[in-house]
Amino acid sequence: MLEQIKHPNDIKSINPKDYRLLAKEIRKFLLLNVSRTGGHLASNLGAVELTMALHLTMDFPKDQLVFDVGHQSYVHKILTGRMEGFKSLRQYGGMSGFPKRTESDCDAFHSGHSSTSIGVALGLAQARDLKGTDETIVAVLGDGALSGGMAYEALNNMARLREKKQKLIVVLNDNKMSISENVGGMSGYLNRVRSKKEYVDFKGNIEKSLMQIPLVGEPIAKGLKKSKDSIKQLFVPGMMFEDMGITYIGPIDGHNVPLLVETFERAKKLDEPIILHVVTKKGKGYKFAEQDPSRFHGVNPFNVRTGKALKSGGGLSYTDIFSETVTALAQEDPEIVAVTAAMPEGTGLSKFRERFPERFFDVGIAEQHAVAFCAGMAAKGLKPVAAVYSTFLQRAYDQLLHDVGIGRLNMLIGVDRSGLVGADGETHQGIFDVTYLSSIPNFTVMAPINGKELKEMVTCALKEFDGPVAVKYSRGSASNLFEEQYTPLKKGKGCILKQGLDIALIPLGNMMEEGILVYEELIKDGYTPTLVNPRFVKPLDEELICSLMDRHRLIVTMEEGVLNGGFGQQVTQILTEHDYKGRIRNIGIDDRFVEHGSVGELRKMLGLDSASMTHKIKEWIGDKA
Ligand SMILES: Cc1ncc(C[n+]2csc(CCOP(=O)(O)OP(=O)(O)O)c2C)c(N)n1
Ligand SMILES: CC(=O)[C@@H](O)[C@H](O)COP(=O)(O)O
Ligand SMILES: [Mg+2]
Repeated sequence: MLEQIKHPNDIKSINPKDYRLLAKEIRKFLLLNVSRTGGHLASNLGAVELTMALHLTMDFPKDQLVFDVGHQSYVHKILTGRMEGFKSLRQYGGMSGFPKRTESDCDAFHSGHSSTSIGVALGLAQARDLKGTDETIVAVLGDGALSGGMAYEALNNMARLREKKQKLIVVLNDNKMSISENVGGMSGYLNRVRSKKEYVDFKGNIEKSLMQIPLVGEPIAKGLKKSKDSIKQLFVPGMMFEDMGITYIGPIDGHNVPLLVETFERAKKLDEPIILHVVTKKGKGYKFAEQDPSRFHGVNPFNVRTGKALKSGGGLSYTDIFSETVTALAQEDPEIVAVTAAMPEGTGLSKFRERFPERFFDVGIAEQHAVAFCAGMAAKGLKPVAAVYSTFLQRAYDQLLHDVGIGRLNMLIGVDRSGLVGADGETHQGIFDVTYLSSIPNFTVMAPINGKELKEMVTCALKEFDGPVAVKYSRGSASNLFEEQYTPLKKGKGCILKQGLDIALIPLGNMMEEGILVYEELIKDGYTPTLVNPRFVKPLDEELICSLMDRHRLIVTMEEGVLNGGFGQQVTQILTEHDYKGRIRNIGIDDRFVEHGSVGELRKMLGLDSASMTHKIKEWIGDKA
């Protein structure tokens, strides 16, 4: 069956009686491939029939399908002729794990960050209507993505389409899960809609009546609009959307292809904004994923038969150290509270939740709110700790500045996944955080080179708060480099790890892993470089930086972040202002986004690996040692 699908729209040649078989084959394909390469599994297993039905009722590439986050777009990729790409899924030079316009004309928009799909789809629809074309535009967002503020901004704006009879379909794929259990009032509302006994009976009728009315729900929708009485409010779901001016249809079974097709076909005929609520099971069709959809949300290569990862994780990760340190400190300090934006497992704060559930808050996929929420708690004397991935913290730049920075409020931000994350690609690399954090007055920004330093930085922040603190740390195992020669932390002070001459190397944070290799290479070649651990991005250790000027002809900074507004440029500014006569070179990421691949491959591609940096440094220093 699946072998018949080589091009977009080929699914339309499949006999409807074979849809179940096709769904089964797609699940088998997903398991076979994602168990080999790693990637996002549970969400894709849950979206098989939904995506099939969308493909049976849309015409690619003319019609446009916008995925929210996009981690659940694998089935769309399979049905648009990209099966081959799964051999290199998320690998350097291979297929992305997210939709990308540059990868296929069937990918209407790129994505990776949550809650953007309705806004983008609304833009596409508006452009369509201004240009006078007639393609169908559909956004698919999960119930988790519906906890993100951008979704409401877009829904609020989408409501105006009705007056001009403009079409837009939003499919709400409700599987009760974000990465973890979904949270918040909207999630509770959807649960009530799905499970209300009276409604469940009523639902049967409403689906039957929907099937009989020539145009889906139109008379019902019109009828419902007029009647706002409480009984309708009680029984008919989606009144929240209806009251906003958006026609709500559902909830319907998201695994019933014929019903989905029937509903999509009818929804396409409505000249108005529609939200179609489908109910699916995350991980459907693979028992380990059905039992633990959170663990199978994002997976490393695993054994399909046992569900076990092929490789056990390395030692303690920076994430582990951060969350364990915060949790231990919270034992002694009742003012410490922890906040996550729908990433309790990814940030490790699930450990804090187990110990202090009353001081733990998962606010949903709502980073802006997470920071403002922390600001409020800090203003009342609590010590909020928010752990947010670097890339997702970009969402909360103004809250960091406006709500936290101006008030110089005491909060600690664990900037997790700082630097290159690798396989998730452009939308997830944490390479902008030095730039955006350094620009905010009153902030202290630190970058540990090893697990012990991270622990000390977190402890200092929480014990000696003097305004907001951000500590950035990378994805994966914590380094133990130079832990044996740890010197106590002093605010704004870096330290010299190896005293030398001529060449000063200043690797920031996790770049010490490469920096030490460069140091060793240069020693082998007869140089005696100095190796500096800056520890602080803000405030920079101006005294230490200036102390390098006399005995070093070349000063090289290294950072796994963009150069624009980065660490290197800030060091350069200090040296320039003090009339340093030697050469300054900043190694980092030029003005670009970084695609998917392993961190090692990406560092090589970017010239951040030790061999490339050593080669450059030898050129820059010119003559032999
Ligand atoms: C702004 C932002 N914050 C956090 C994430 C991490 N993230 C990826 S998928 C996901 C859960 C999405 O849940 P849902 O939309 O319900 O999709 P499902 O996986 O259930 O299909 C989260 C929190 C993200 N991609 N973007
Ligand atoms: C799709 C998404 O945004 C998350 O699933 C992200 O991929 C998690 O990243 P980690 O694997 O680093 O936790
Ligand atoms: Mg979900």
